[in-house]
Amino acid sequence: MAVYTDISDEDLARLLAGFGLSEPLAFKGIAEGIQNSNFLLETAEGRFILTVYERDVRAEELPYFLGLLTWLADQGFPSARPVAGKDGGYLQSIDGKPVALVEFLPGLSVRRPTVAHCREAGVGLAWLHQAGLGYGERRANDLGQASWAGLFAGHAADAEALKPGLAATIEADLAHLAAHWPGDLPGGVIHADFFPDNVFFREGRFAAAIDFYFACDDALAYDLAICLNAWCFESDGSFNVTAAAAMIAGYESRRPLSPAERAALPILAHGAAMRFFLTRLADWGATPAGALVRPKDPMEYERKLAVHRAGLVVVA
Ligand SMILES: Nc1ncnc2c1ncn2[C@@H]1O[C@H](COP(=O)(O)OP(=O)(O)O)[C@@H](O)[C@H]1O
Ligand SMILES: N[C@@H](CCOP(=O)(O)O)C(=O)O
Repeated sequence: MAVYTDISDEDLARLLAGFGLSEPLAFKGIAEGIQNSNFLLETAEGRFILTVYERDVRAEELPYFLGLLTWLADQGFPSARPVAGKDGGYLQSIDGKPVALVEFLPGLSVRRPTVAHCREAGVGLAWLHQAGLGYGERRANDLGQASWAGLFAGHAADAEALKPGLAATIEADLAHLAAHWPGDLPGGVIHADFFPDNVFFREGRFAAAIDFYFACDDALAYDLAICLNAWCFESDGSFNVTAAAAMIAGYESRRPLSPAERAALPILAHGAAMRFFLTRLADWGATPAGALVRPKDPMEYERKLAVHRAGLVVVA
């Protein structure tokens, strides 16, 4: 569950006044998510998601994310438009933590994506990449390839604890990725966490994307590679080539890949698996037993890394 902050009636009234909204008709915590506290709010003006930023999101970066959500909504992309407060800004605060309000988006995420969902997710991702063109703000990818060796440095022992010998395997992966990482692919705003839990569907069609708090500038094809890992592996650990082909076809229905982007997908997907393995490994070691939120399993991504090492991710 992800409700770390209690909001009293008085605090809620103060926040809503700051956002220029009338009294709450409904207000309840949302159990999903791991990073921030999210609440569903209904007032006479409509339905909203109220987010209290708890961790991992740096307050000075919030204007980038909220500006991006506004920009994307202005381009017609289905992301949640932030509500401006009476002071013209997007942020209020509670207990010293920043608070934002965004529009509620209808739709449902899927736990077990089908090939058809993969195609639709590809369509949505390419739409996002096109809509992001022209956004004036920049944010470097602080979890990009250049950061991985440093990220791993403090966690070699955690890797060994998961599986003896794993630290050396990861070191070899890191060297391979550094030697082969493509440096000159078309770039732009990427979502960087376009996982099934962050994508909504309605009647089987892509409907919206949420959770833009890893968004940054990087190679657009790297974002697609993140999705190939997140959407196209089966629960038995095998890579579903049909789902991947559908995802790429959906993507290309809006934004064709260049030959260089297509050729780079296997190494980009290997790197994308490394990125999520590393952050999961760091969280795994840092989460005390019995914590409110269960950390995500790094071994799921080690199994994906193994598939990439063996060269089994083929994209025709
Ligand atoms: N704009 C939105 N419209 C509808 N539901 C939302 C919206 N934003 C978040 N949610 C709901 O809140 C949950 C957690 O949001 P998310 O941004 O993924 O949190 P976290 O960053 O903590 O992982 C989502 O799974 C979804 O159910
Ligand atoms: N998608 C990441 C974790 C980030 O979680 P989210 O709830 O903020 O989407 C992973 O799977 O490691």
